[in-house]
Order: sequence, then structure tokens, then C-alpha cells
Amino acid sequence: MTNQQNVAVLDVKSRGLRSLLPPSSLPAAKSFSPTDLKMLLKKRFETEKGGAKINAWVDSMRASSPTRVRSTDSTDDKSSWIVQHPSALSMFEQIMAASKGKRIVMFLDYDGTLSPIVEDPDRAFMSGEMRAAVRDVARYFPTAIVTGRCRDKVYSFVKLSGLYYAGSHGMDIRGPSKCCKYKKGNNNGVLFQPASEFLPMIDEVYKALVEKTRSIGGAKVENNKFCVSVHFRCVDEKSWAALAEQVRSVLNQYPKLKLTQGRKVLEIRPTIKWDKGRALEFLLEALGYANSDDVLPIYIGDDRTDEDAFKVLRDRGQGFGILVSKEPKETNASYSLQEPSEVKEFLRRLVDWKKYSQGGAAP
Ligand SMILES: O=P(O)(O)OC[C@H]1O[C@H](O[C@H]2O[C@H](CO)[C@@H](O)[C@H](O)[C@H]2O)[C@H](O)[C@@H](O)[C@@H]1O
Repeated sequence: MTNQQNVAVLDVKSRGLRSLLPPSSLPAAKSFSPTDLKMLLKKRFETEKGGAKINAWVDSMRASSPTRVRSTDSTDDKSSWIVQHPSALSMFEQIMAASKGKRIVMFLDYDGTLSPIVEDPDRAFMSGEMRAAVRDVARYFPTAIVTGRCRDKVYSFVKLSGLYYAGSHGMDIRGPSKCCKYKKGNNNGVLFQPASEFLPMIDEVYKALVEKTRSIGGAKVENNKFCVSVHFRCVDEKSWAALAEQVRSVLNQYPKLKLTQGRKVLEIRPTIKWDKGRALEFLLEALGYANSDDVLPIYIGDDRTDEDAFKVLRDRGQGFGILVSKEPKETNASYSLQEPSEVKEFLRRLVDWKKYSQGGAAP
């Protein structure tokens, strides 16, 4: 090909590529080679893809968690939802009947389940009455707190020994001093930490997120040890896209981390296949109930991340998930409770039932 022919081919290619780019996206008064145009196209495609992703993030940030059932007639929806997910208090006798001959094991989420949702995550305290109810339940039934929080942090709220604690969405499991088959040697009670190799990365990401979100009023980054939470409960909705963009810019640097969402919170965690559902299975196995029909696990939680545990129970056809929610929501739970005060009531009834109906002495 002659030089002239080469230039002609390039010109045709350039015109073809140029037509894919709106004039506004091209820097002014410059001629572009096909390579330049390809790079500009790639950049534009990535920007558009990124923009679409941010819009999707913001949409799902708007939705509460777990996703609310869409409604045209909210009264009808609410009553049909409550038929499908009746109150665990009104169904208490039936739940207890299902436990006949089985060992109840209790799994309790923390935020929104044992403590009411508050603006400042550092002040999500549990009431003394709730603590007493959990302590009493744990005297009669193996009990685990399963939370997205850092394990030490949740312990500082619950302050009860004698329980299992699964922090960082189940990626940090510790047992009570007297516990199960996994407890060997001097591991300080730690039973399982499937994401320990991610510790330095999570620390790095936490620092980057603190830096990147500094200018966004109300944003709060929380280091949950094996995962990080970026709270937007106190961020003006107008700044949600900016916040999502900052989080995305950090997350893009870490392909081994993924994003999930909770109640007004973006959660960054390792891509490993581990969640609250897997933690529940691990704990049942640790307690000796891996393949047993003699167990009735009850999991109470309010958030999207608790759905993994509800699903495990549904798939096993064993035990019950109880969703804490005032609103109809898509869920794999079988029953519902409206708020933490009803959770407390349920726990108290469980203890009374064990004490009086069954004549159960505390172990
Ligand atoms: O699994 P959980 O125990 O439910 O933990 C999930 C997240 O809970 C906390 O955030 C939530 O509660 C805060 C205090 O009420 C509230 O301000 C926030 O909007 C909620 O998302 C916790 O701070 C997060 O780190 C957990 O991931």
C-alpha cells in the first residue's frame, strides 16, 4: 500500500470511529488517529459503564433493606405478607411444637434485632432488659450472635460470655470458654477465620475510604476487621452518588473485594464464599448438629445479609428464620417480629416455656 492509500484507509477508519463519539466528547481542534479514537471510545465506554453502575448503586441505596415489596395497595400487601410471614409471637405455640424432641439453637443478629437502629453506629447500645433476655436464653440454649460488626465491638455492646460470636458477617467466629470440637490449643477461643489473609488489605481499604469520603458530610467509615462499612444514614441524598463514586474508585483497585449492602450502609468484603448462612452451618457443625434431625435452629435478623442464613434454613428444611421488620419485605424468613422489643418478648417467652412448660432446669 502506498503512503497515500494508507492515509486514505486511516481517514475512513477515523471517520467510522469518530461517528461513534458525540462531538462534545472530543477535545476541540485536534485530528485523531484510529488509535486515539479507540482510546477515547474505550474511556467513554468505561465512563458510561461506571455511570450506569453508580446509578444502580444509588437506586439500591434508596431501597431499604431487604428490598421492600412493591405495592399498589399497601394495606392489602401488608395483610397478605403477614399471612405468609406471621408474627413469631402469635405462632409461638406452633414454633415450640415443632421443637418437640429437638435441641433449639438460637442465632441472633445484632443491629436492628437486639438494638434499635440509631444514627451513630458507635452508640447502638443494647438495653439492660435485652441483655438479661439474651443471657437467660443462652443459659438454656446454645446461642450465637451473628453480625456484620467487628467481633470485639459487638462483644463490647453485648457483654455476655457463654455465647458464640460470629463477627464480620461470620468471618470471625469465637466460641465460649466451654465449647465444641473446634476448640483446640491456645487460639483464644477463635474457632474460624476464613478471611485472615485479607486483614492487611481491609486495613488499607479502610484508610483509603476514610480519606476519600472525608469531604462528604455525614459519611462514616467503620473498620469491622474483615470487612468495612461505609455508612450513609447521615449523608444528604444529593451526595449519595458522590459517595458511591468514591467507594467505587477505591473498590476498583481491589478485585478481590466486593460490595454488598445493608441498612443505609455499603459493605466492602472479601470475595470469598462465606456469609452469615455459612457461619450458621459452621456453628451447627461445631455443636455436633451437622447432619442431625435433632436440632431446631432459630435465626432472628433484620437485614439483607441475614437473608443468607434464612435461605440456609429454608434449603435445609430445618428450623425457622424470623425477620424483624415493620414493613413487608422480600424474605426467606418464615415468621416476622416488628421490632427489637418484640424480639425481647420472644426470647423471654422462650425462656419461660423452657422453665415452666418443660420443667427445664438451667444446665
Ligand atoms: O449484621 P448486623 O449486626 O445487623 O450489622 C450490620 C451493620 O450494622 C451496623 O449498622 C447498622 O446499624 C447502625 C446503628 O443502629 C446504623 O447507624 C446503620 O445505619 C445500620 O446499617 C454497623 O454499624 C455496621 O458496621 C454493620 O455492618
